[in-house]
Amino acid sequence: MKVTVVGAGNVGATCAQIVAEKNIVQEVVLLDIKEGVSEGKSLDLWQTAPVNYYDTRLVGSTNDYSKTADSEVVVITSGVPRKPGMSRDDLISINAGIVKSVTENVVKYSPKAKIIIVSNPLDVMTYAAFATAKKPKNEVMGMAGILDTARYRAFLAEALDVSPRDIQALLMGGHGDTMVPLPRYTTVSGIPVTELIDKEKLDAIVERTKKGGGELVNLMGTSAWYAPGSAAAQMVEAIVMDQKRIFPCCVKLDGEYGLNDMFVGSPVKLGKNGVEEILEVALNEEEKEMLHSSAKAVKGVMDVLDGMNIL
Ligand SMILES: NC(=O)C1=CN([C@@H]2O[C@H](COP(=O)(O)OP(=O)(O)OC[C@H]3O[C@@H](n4cnc5c(N)ncnc54)[C@H](O)[C@@H]3O)[C@@H](O)[C@H]2O)C=CC1
Ligand SMILES: O=C([O-])CC(=O)C(=O)O
Repeated sequence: MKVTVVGAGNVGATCAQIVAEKNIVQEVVLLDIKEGVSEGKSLDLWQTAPVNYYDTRLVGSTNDYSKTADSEVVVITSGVPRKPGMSRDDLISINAGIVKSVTENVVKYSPKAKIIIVSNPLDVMTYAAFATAKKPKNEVMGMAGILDTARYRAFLAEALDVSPRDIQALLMGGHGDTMVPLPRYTTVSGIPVTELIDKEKLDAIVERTKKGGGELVNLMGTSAWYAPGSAAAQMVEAIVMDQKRIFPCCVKLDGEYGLNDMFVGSPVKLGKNGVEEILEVALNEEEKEMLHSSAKAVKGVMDVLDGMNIL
């Protein structure tokens, strides 16, 4: 079984590394447009196999998609990251064209692949890939919710001084400042988080989560990669191992949550067919309103993309 990661930059190389270390596929192809970079990183990673005890072969490719042929899953991380002072939406003019051309090549060589988009602005790039790929909607999805809930869970674990493993949480909506962490669906080993932390502290953690990407951009001058790479690798694992895991992912909604033709984060079941189910959980009026306002923000950027006439 083969997995391809397009874009051998910070997120792509990290994702390839983690997928390889999980030892769940025979081959990971890392493809980039920059001459030699993917070959170099693949070779370097392959040389960690004897140390880290895995068998996954790593193959680099400078824009030669024939090497990606018949991939089971393709992760698209190609595109520019933001710098301090920018929003994710500011990346649309460069990344839309990149995601479109990459998706065309991916589909040409791996028509059955499940495609996971990582490039930003995430929800709109997932829409761009879906429109380009012309594949069933269960085969095109975006990674954001696992990352955003991981940040939320990490902040909560720190505040409560408990293991991050014991924190379960749900977060919905777009991958931007309007995302909707859901404290009502957050537990610590089954105990509602609201019983363990006061409202003021919880509100502060929710706010920090919403701006979690920006916090890292301000610290590093570019965006994060360890947690994003890990989150994308977890989606790959759920699909190739047919795990039926429940994760928040960006998917096309057709009526769920009262949203139509929209690409936003929602809880889904991930298995060998990609998105096998979209779970519709009960939201109260306030949560519904936050989700709809997040979707409205994403729709505004989808309209900008439509206006670019490149799809
Ligand atoms: N969905 C999410 O939660 C997250 C999304 N991102 C996004 O992921 C993207 C990648 O971020 P980084 O890896 O940090 O950037 P990076 O700059 O380190 O890597 C991007 C790579 O894409 C390559 N590339 C550009 N055009 C290409 C093309 N046409 N074909 C193949 N490769 C191409 C570049 O040569 C570069 O190596 C950005 O758009 C960033 O905003 C980053 C973190 C989290
Ligand atoms: O913040 C960014 O630009 C990258 C990203 O999506 C994240 O780390 O959440």
